[in-house]
Amino acid sequence: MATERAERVEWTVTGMDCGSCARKIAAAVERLPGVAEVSVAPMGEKLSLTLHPDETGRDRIEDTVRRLGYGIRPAVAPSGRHHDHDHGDPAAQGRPWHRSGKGRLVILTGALLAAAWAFELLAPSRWGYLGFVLACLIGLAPVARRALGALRMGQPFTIESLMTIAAAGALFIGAAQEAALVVFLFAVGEMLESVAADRARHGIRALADLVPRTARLETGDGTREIPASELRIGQVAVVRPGDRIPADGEIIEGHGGIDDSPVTGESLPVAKGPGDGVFAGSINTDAVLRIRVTRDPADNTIARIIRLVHEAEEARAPTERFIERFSRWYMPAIVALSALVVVAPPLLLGADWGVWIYRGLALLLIGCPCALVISVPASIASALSAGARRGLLMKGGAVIEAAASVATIAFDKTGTLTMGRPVVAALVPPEAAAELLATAAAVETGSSHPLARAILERAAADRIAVPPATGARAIPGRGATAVVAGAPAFVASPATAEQAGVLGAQDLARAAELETGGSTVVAVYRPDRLIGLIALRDTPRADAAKAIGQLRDMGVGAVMLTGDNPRTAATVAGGLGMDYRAGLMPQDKLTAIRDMDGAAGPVMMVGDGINDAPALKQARVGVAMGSGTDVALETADAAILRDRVTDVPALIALARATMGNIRQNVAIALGLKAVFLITTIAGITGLWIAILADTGATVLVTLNALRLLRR
Ligand SMILES: Nc1ncnc2c1ncn2[C@@H]1O[C@H](COP(=O)(O)OP(=O)(O)OP(=O)(O)O)[C@@H](O)[C@H]1O
Ligand SMILES: [Zn+2]
Repeated sequence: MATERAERVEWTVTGMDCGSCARKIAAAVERLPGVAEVSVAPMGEKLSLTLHPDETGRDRIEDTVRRLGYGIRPAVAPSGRHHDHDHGDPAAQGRPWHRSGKGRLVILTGALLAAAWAFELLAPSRWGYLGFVLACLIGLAPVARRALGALRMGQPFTIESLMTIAAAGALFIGAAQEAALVVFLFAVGEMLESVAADRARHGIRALADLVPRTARLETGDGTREIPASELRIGQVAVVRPGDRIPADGEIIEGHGGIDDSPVTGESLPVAKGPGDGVFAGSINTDAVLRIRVTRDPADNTIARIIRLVHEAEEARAPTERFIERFSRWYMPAIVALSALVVVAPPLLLGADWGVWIYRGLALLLIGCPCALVISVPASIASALSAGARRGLLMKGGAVIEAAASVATIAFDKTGTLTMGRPVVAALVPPEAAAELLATAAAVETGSSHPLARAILERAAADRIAVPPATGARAIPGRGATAVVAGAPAFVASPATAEQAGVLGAQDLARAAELETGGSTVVAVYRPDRLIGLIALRDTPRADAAKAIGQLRDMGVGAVMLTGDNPRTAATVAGGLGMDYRAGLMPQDKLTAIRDMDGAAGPVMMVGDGINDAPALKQARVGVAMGSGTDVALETADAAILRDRVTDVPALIALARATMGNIRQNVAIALGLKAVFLITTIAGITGLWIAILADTGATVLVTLNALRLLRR
């Protein structure tokens, strides 16, 4: 009977190198009563789970993880604030390999092995033999302990158990020299694996280190230096030229170039002034700024990015799940095959027992699936880090896998392909300009639609007195309406005005002409008469045409989805060299995405994430781009943090490179296993080659994955 409420608990777990470590831990704690929703992030060094405190205590969880051979301590605050995995274990960070536990084991077993060999060569005696036995036992002890821990938790088939049986068996049949070599090579492999895991981890940690440790807080009488983590919303910090900004905030005084590259990947400084938002970690290049803190330090953009990358790691890719299932039967199968190899030839053919026991043991080592198990997560962790450093965020392997295979990319028009800052280009007829702007601005007051903003800006610039409006509301996909000066007034698309019966043939022709020129036209009218037309123009993003060209070269189709009319859409899309679907109501966009998915294959939708959240959801991969990503970071599948359309092909290229990398890794892992499976049974290669193949494959796979970081 669970009386107490279940709670979410988080720990920092050290010593995990790969997905197989993570899985071992997850499987062990999942078996405990009252434990649910376990997730383990090997790169984030995090274990989190939901716990019924009256069924299993926290210490029991910690005990279980320690028995498997990993370090564990509670994450500082389980509420999600001040995640200390963002910084990791300060003692472990930057520690050279030879001072880590795994490094020391390598040195110790290596030294014993070398000494034993020296004895063997100089004065063959019992002492050399004992040296090999000693090296083997010392190197094997921690492995055997972990194997036992896992066995007690119901996991007989682990890398450690195969290793322990093989090495102990080799000692038993008198092959001490080889047993010691096997143990030594295994230790080397483990150490290299952990070095590589640290490297991948470092990619993300480096981001956290970009936020300065201290901030200059403005007080009544000057400034005081305080830890940046103690800044609170509403406080004002002073940032000197050349310093990094200590918190997400808003400039209240000062103008200067801000280098946002740590957060968005945009390397050109952006000119910002009072009212503009800034990110923690960005560099203030040339002026003194006063900044009001708008977000808690634990919750700033860079912290959210880091958290997102760590969570992304926990989301499994389909390929990874396949490999997992595969290795679940692979290990038992190899054990069964080894047993067969040991007993069948001697019993059936009267072959020599010693020879076949030896071959069976070597085969056990072929059963270590280490390289295979890490082949996918290693690539994905590298890709997530590499992307995050350039402002390309993807929520996990499944997203990467889907992004690599998209056939079509649907783009939202305003704010994605264009700057999203339309301006009024023409008022028709010109003599009605004042009434047009006054009525339209009255209707649009309070609206945040880009067209509304443009109309309001123009009205303000022309010093138009805007009459009050009541009952203002949007007509989605069509326009807006309100009661102005006692009667209803409308600002809507020409098609809507035509349906209302206020648009004559001549006005319609004029609207069409403006639209063909690339403007968006809205009609301003009363229920009984047209006041006039407003033409608005938005500029395509400078790199949009280049991005569409790159996508074409990659064999990916690009389609603009817009609520705008077909003529404007044709002109804008034609200029960018892409297809379009126009006149779409918000729900039509969902249907369009479904259609394209059915016809050509998976669709990726790119939008600002604010107005098009349902479309982002509908697409196989929803990507939020640009300034709107602040909201969309949590809802979309991926985010592009800077306003660059070319980051869309860059994202696809990264996803494809990652899948290629994964395929190479699986081929390396499986290929080497297949080759040595045969040579082992044939007796061409023995114990130490078998383990060298495993260690070598693991190292190759990890190094190959790290190549993604250098992209
Ligand atoms: N607030 C508004 N003021 C004026 N016209 C509007 C307004 N809202 C919608 N419209 C009209 O409806 C059309 C479609 O608008 P909607 O906002 O649905 O387009 P969208 O698909 O979001 O835009 P885009 O494809 O350009 O990103 C606009 O082109 C415009 O004619
Ligand atoms: Zn591992």
